[in-house]
Amino acid sequence: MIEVAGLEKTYGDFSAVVDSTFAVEEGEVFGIVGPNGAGKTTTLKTLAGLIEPTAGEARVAGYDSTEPAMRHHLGFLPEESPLYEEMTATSYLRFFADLYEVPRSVADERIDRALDRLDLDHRDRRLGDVSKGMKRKVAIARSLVNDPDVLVYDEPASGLDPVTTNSVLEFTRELRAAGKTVVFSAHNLYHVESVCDRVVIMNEGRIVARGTVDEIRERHGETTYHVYTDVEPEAGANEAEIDVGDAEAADIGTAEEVGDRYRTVVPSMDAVDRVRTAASDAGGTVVDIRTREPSLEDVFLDLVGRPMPGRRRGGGSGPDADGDTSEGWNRDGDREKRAETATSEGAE
Ligand SMILES: Nc1ncnc2c1ncn2[C@@H]1O[C@H](COP(=O)(O)OP(=O)(O)OP(=O)(O)O)[C@@H](O)[C@H]1O
Repeated sequence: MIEVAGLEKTYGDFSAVVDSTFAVEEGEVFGIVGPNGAGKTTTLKTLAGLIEPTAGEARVAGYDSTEPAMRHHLGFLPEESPLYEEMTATSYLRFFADLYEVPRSVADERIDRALDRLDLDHRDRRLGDVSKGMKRKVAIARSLVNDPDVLVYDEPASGLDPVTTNSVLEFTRELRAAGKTVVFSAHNLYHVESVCDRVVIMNEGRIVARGTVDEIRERHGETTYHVYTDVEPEAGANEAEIDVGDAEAADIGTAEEVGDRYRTVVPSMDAVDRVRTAASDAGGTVVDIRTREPSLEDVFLDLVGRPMPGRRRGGGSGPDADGDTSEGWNRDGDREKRAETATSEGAE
């Protein structure tokens, strides 16, 4: 349904999107994630025909994204969606339906269905007086007035309260169930994990990971083992057993005091055995081992922490115009705490 091949977008000597290639199947929810300035909006606007690529192409529903006919198959929700404040939700949506030449009876039924499903109250209140969540819902309903096959949503749940966010995410799932193809960008990885069939992670204009969330975690993430001991593992004894050329061994690091226990984080079961030996040498024992699977956020933070070469034309890799860092990521809470919650525990 969507094919993007070798897509490039440059502004002067700055590359906003670099050699991007991906495809989205019909009926799929596809997520584009990445830190601020990664190139998500540029990619989505290109799909929506609002930006012309510098090189490469984007095809949507069989059309080149620059062909006007493509727009009949696409509903676009921009990151910011100012509405006509003097209009009501109903009159505003009718106005857009008229632009798409949707017959009034069809339009009214479609608008009612979308607004019902989105739980939109105050349909006859002027849009200038409704809440941000309601405005976003009206903008989502607007993307559907022409009954498009493809929906391109830029941060659909940005700035919404949890209830409204859930309702928007649930609505996205329903669009998929109705056979629509949805591409959306998001800063919140939990939204992405909960809705998307497949994901690309972008950083500095490039796709740096792709696949299902599980595939990305397997390919790019690393399982770690949190080994709890009742004494501090004896560093000297531990090191004595380690071949210094062994990268895994070098990763053992030092134990951290956690309450009345010590936690050593290691990357393999071999390393767990080394900690066990070191604890035993110190007169203690291993009391708990927890396996921690990498979250999408872990992978994301690893990947976007790396500088990407050649974003600027001419080969330089200077800082992004926005000063991109992973700080743009909405971490949405305490990472370690969540990781512990997600942990599968294995007793000794
Ligand atoms: N018209 C433009 N002229 C110059 N640079 C631009 C233009 N539009 C976007 N950029 C730059 O291209 C880069 C990618 O921008 P884009 O909006 O696609 O990022 P994004 O991933 O959507 O970021 P955010 O999460 O902050 O919305 C940014 O560094 C941005 O400053």
